[in-house]
Amino acid sequence: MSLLEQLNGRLLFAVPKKGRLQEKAFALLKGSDIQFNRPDRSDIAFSSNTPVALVFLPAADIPAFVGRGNGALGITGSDCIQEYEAREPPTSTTGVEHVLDLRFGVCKLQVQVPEHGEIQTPEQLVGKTIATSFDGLSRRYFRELEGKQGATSTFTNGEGGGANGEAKLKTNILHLSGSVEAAYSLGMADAVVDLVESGLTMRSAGLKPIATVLTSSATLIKSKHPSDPAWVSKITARIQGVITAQRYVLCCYNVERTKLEKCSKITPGKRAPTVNNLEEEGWVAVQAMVESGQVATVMDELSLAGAHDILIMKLENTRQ
Ligand SMILES: Nc1ncnc2c1ncn2[C@@H]1O[C@H](COP(=O)(O)OP(=O)(O)OP(=O)(O)O)[C@@H](O)[C@H]1O
Ligand SMILES: O=P(O)(O)OC[C@H]1O[C@H](OP(=O)(O)OP(=O)(O)O)[C@H](O)[C@@H]1O
Repeated sequence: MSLLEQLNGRLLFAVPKKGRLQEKAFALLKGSDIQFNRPDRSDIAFSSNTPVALVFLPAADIPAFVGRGNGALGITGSDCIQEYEAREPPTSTTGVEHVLDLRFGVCKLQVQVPEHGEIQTPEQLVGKTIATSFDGLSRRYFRELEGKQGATSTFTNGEGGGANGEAKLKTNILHLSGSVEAAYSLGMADAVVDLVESGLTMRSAGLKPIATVLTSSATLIKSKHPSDPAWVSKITARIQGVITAQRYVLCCYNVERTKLEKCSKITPGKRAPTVNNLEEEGWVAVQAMVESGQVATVMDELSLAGAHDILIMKLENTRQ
């Protein structure tokens, strides 16, 4: 059977083939029980227990794959989605729908300039050379800046411009597919627009941020007309369940009923705390979901409010 025949009837789900988002995206697939075996170096894997075919693509190519309707679902960074939308504005049939913020791969797209140079504001970069992999977003950013400055339409960057009567860009956007910070060190650009998380790469290239174009995180997207909407909903619910399980823990404790109101305010839960009578007269057992990052504070406050036997339990999975 040809590959095309094998793909027939399968929901295509694009996931990062490498890079920063891959490990956590694969963990979500595992948590959602989408089982697959990826043949060596293959960019397509068939799920053995769902009607899904996984397509392994660079994160930057996933929005276009889903947005043009080739795939039904995708996991990629919201930076990649916005870059795609800047290059190919959505229409009634193309473009992607944001389904879930997956809360990993958080970073910022920032305008970076030499740490000890004269440039202190993005306005000072108009007319200069900017190295980036995000040319759509950088072009839009500098077009808006130039628009605010009332920049004249001197054409310096060799690209076609002036579509829809827009002024041609004065700022020169230099596209590089990676290692963008090195472009400044090598004298190719006056500044860069690139991703920053810890800031280590930026600082080791002698750069500092002067503006943030956007904040990004990994996102589940779907096409406007997915092949199998029922399975899209099912997979979305499964992934949402895994994300919620990662975000919350279950907090259980015993407390005298007279102190329940105070404790319930500390642990209101997602909907409401579960309260059961204990065999001991006047005491109740309480269960509530608590954000993982709040656990220490919540336990301190519960102890002060008179709760006893406080337990924190990890969640394996959840469903709304
Ligand atoms: N330092 C970072 N911290 C957190 N998330 C990041 C970081 N760098 C990139 N990302 C996220 O991961 C996505 C993919 O970036 P990554 O550098 O892993 O790309 P890649 O697909 O391996 O391509 P490349 O070959 O250009 O590096 C980015 O679009 C962004 O959403
Ligand atoms: O602020 P930091 O924690 O240092 O992370 C930022 C770096 O991470 C990304 O690159 P990556 O290392 O994925 O490689 P790339 O430059 O080849 O894309 C990004 O392009 C920055 O260079």
